[in-house]
Amino acid sequence: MKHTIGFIGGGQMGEALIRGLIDSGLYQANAISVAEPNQERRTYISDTYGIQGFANSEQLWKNSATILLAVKPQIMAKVLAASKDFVSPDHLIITIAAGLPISFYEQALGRDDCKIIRVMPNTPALILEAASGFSGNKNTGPDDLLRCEEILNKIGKSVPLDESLLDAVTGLSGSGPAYVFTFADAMIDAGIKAGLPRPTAETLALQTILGSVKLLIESKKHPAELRAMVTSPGGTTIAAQHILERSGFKGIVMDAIEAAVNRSKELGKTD
Ligand SMILES: NC(=O)C1=CN([C@@H]2O[C@H](COP(=O)(O)OP(=O)(O)OC[C@H]3O[C@@H](n4cnc5c(N)ncnc54)[C@H](O)[C@@H]3O)[C@@H](O)[C@H]2O)C=CC1
Ligand SMILES: O=C(O)[C@@H]1CCC=N1
Repeated sequence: MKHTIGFIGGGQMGEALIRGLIDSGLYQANAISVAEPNQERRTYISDTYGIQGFANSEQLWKNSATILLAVKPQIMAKVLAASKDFVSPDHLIITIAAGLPISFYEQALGRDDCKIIRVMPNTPALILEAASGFSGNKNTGPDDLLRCEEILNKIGKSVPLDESLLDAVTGLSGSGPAYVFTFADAMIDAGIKAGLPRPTAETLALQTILGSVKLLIESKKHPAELRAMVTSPGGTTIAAQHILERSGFKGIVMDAIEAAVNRSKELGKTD
């Protein structure tokens, strides 16, 4: 029971985390199970990862020390109602649903003695490069937080935070991969427009993004300082930079992330 984990929901994120846990070696496949009502999806997940699949969560609560809730926020109340009779204070409940505050789970379960950790990961978990923020309720002790951190650090990097900051994490890094993919898409299209064959544009755009991010991380320099190193007086970069500034590129990105943060807050309203 000690090193068993049950996933309620085997969708995109459930799969990303299951793959991450197996690839990192933190959990054996036979210690992982998934509750997934969609039969086609359940068969795919259990066959692909060699884990046990169930149509509902009852068996998971009985067999798993840690339960990972990976369903959409909109159906969480239904999932918790169906789990109520099986939940115990011994379970460590980790939830990745956007927006829902820990108090939502305590109210839905009708008890406040459960150990609940709210996490906001992102899809690069699929390749063990997730960025996650997490926060535990008053019942979680150092061992519980450590267990959660260990899981999150096997699938990427994680930061413990006050729960009030998790909507900000959701807007920044939870949804963040989508912004980066949009930017990559735009760079590739721009390369094609300038006459490059698609595979060449893809290779150059993606390696540029990867190299730039690595340079940021390894040099520990501020983005503006690294940008200055690219920008020759009277050169090409400043011509492009002028357009980005005039179009309000940074403001657009900040507005977009603010909209995601606000949407996360809205999802958490339980009226
Ligand atoms: N997609 C993303 O990038 C991220 C998503 N999240 C959060 O992760 C959660 C899951 O999101 P996705 O995986 O993208 O959604 P998804 O729709 O791909 O997966 C949800 C899965 O739950 C299953 N499901 C429905 N009812 C169920 C029930 N009663 N019991 C068990 N499983 C049930 C569905 O069949 C589906 O396979 C959401 O709460 C979302 O806010 C968090 C971080 C990033
Ligand atoms: O779009 C969403 O609501 C989820 C939460 C963070 C990323 N995807």
